[in-house]
Amino acid sequence: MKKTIAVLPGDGIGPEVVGSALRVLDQLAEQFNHQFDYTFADIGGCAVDQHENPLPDQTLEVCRQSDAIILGAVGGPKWDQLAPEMRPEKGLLKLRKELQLFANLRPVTCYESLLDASPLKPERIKGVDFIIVRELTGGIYFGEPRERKGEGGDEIAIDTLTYTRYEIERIVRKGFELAQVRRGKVTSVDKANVLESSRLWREVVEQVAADYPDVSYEHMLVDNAAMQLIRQPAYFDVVVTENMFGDILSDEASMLTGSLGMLPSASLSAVGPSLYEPIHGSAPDIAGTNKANPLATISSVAMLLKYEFGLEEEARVLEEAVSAVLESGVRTADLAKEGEAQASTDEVTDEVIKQLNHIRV
Ligand SMILES: NC(=O)c1ccc[n+]([C@@H]2O[C@H](COP(=O)([O-])OP(=O)(O)OC[C@H]3O[C@@H](n4cnc5c(N)ncnc54)[C@H](O)[C@@H]3O)[C@@H](O)[C@H]2O)c1
Ligand SMILES: CC(C)[C@H](C(=O)O)[C@@H](O)C(=O)O
Ligand SMILES: [Mg+2]
Repeated sequence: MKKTIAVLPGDGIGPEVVGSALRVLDQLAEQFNHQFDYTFADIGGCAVDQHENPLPDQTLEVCRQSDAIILGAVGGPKWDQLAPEMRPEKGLLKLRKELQLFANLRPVTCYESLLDASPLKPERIKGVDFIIVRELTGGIYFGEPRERKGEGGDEIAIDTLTYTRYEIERIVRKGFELAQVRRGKVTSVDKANVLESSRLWREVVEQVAADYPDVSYEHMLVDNAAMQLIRQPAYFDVVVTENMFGDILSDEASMLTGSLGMLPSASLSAVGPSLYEPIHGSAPDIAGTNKANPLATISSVAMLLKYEFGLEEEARVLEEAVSAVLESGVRTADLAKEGEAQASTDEVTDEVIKQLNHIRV
């Protein structure tokens, strides 16, 4: 198979973890006789530095012309004081909107070998396997008006949370479709006791659910959901929710697996190529130290192979290799137990490649 991939490493640890993911992808391409051609492009802070624009037109064009997109992370203290339009994060949000990446899938898988890495008791996280389906192009991230006005004690800052029926319906359908091929249970998370947008969300869930009689569903308020994710995480199958709730709950859920550095994601487009990225950020505190956990990005590549290119076997082999590395005890600092050896980003990547080689034999 011959495919083109837009590669947007971004800032901080972004280039480190994307570098790892590409080394792994190259190995897979060689083993399975595929050709993946990469085109690199700038986004985020590095794009501000190079082009005075967090999402240059040429980056958008490269993405549109590619079969899939891999992204690292954007942002960092260097750019935190810039005007809102120039912030690195604005580049990512604009990319999501422009490419209509409306469905962000964030699977939460707890590896047996990492039961001791989570701050939760092993018996609580055993068997945890759910997916957060996060709406990614609407809600308070994009609503208008968004402004600051007035002065002194009267100064006011406004953000707006809007959702159309259409936006809700397409993400909720995605959740029900996924539940059909999983364990058949949807938990829709909202704040319908307070927010008008959540009351519309509930109405749409009720309507959509009627089309999926084989799927059971429930509504859960977001504050309760935040608690239940810790109390009984194995209870969940598909969690479907709006943009900001999904952002917050997925960082929380990552700790069930042991580290934020473990969670991959796929941002599926309504119209063109989809984007694959870890859920974590640019981790300025460890950037440039070869300490970042590359597994979230490597697992995002597995999602790319499966969802974008239909390469189920390759994705399975890669997932197996990741699992084997964790079983072998090679872990970056975020997962290592106290007093245990800490592997570098490069060493973990080498190990994944070694495991892939084993699987070939
Ligand atoms: N998708 C994205 O590009 C994205 C996502 C989240 C945050 N950000 C941006 O990243 C910057 C830093 O934000 P933050 O510190 O709140 O969140 P972060 O996710 O970058 O880091 C939070 C903590 O987790 C650790 N961490 C994150 N990824 C790791 C990995 N792969 N391996 C080991 N440890 C890891 C970091 O070292 C840090 O201690 C901000 O500018 C923020 O806007 C970008
Ligand atoms: C960087 C930021 C805009 C982004 C978000 O809030 O969506 C990040 O936290 C994420 O989870 O991808
Ligand atoms: Mg986030």
